[in-house]
Amino acid sequence: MKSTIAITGADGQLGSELLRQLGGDAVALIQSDMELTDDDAIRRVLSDIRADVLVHCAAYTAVDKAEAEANVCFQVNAAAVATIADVCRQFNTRLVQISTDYVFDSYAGPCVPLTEQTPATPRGIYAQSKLQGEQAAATVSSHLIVRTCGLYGGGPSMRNFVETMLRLAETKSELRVVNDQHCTPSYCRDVAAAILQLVEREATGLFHVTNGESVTWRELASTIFQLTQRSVHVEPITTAEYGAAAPRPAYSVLSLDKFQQTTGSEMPSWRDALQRYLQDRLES
Ligand SMILES: NC(=O)C1=CN([C@@H]2O[C@H](COP(=O)(O)OP(=O)(O)OC[C@H]3O[C@@H](n4cnc5c(N)ncnc54)[C@H](OP(=O)(O)O)[C@@H]3O)[C@@H](O)[C@H]2O)C=CC1
Ligand SMILES: Cc1cn([C@H]2C[C@H](O)[C@@H](COP(=O)(O)OP(=O)(O)O[C@H]3O[C@@H](C)C(=O)[C@@H](O)[C@H]3O)O2)c(=O)[nH]c1=O
Repeated sequence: MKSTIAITGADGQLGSELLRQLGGDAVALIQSDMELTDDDAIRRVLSDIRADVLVHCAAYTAVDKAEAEANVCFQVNAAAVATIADVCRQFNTRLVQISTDYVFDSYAGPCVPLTEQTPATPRGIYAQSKLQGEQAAATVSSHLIVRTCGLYGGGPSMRNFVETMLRLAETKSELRVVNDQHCTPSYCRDVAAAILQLVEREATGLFHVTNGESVTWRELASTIFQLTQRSVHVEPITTAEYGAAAPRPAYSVLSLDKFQQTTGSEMPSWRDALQRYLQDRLES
């Protein structure tokens, strides 16, 4: 019998890309179908579907706003996952929980890619809520938790760093971008394909999945403008100078060793992914 895959956040960046790759062959859930602050709705909707696999992409993702909206952020990213996990245990549903590099928000060790064994050290509200979400998901015996980073290029969403840079470049010839945060922003197309590979292999546990290598946001911005032949000066600044409401990790580069050993696949580098995305968006 064919298995049923359900996807929450199906109109978000990652959810819509997963749906696209599954060829529409999944149950798509959006906020109006299942509001994550409504426990009864979660239980009702998931009990009706009784999916074999639930890929939980929906989340409160406004990192700065979360500092002023801690209650709703914890409700959506942590409490709702506990309810979802409860239903998954009841119906034997495999839970795929999507998480973030921001769980390493105050990591102070050597700058070598962080493995699934590196202790999580969340600082901001979003980061803390996502770690609690991981812990809730891990109560399902057949759970898969995938931490990723800096997503762009899924569905029609313009809410990501790459699109923000391209939008700002329409009106500004100089931008100030932080140069002291090292991570690996990732193309939804590659991350979604990697998640589906893990699901197909029935992998369980915690996995890091991003594009390869690492970059600072300032280097990423400069590369976007170089590849799209825009002449924008990108001034390197510090995180303190930028002064965002939420803290951000100085180093959250994720090790891909476990993913590679499990699947035998190598993730494309961030530069290769960015080049493909910029080409794909021209053609779409
Ligand atoms: N974006 C990124 O850079 C990264 C994201 N992640 C994680 O990956 C996952 C997917 O992220 P991404 O696709 O970028 O997220 P998006 O912000 O693109 O989409 C979030 C989705 O969650 C839904 N949602 C938000 N609040 C609620 C709610 N109260 N009830 C029901 N649905 C809700 C949104 O619905 P609506 O459209 O109606 O608001 C939307 O469909 C998340 O778990 C995120 O934490 C991890 C690392 C990086
Ligand atoms: C727009 C802009 C941002 N920045 C900085 C702010 C921040 O430190 C960094 C990235 O900015 P963003 O706000 O786009 O990124 P942010 O929302 O923090 O992105 C994150 O989303 C969540 C959901 C995740 O889980 C993470 O993996 C992650 O990458 O760039 C500048 O320095 N200059 C600018 O003009």
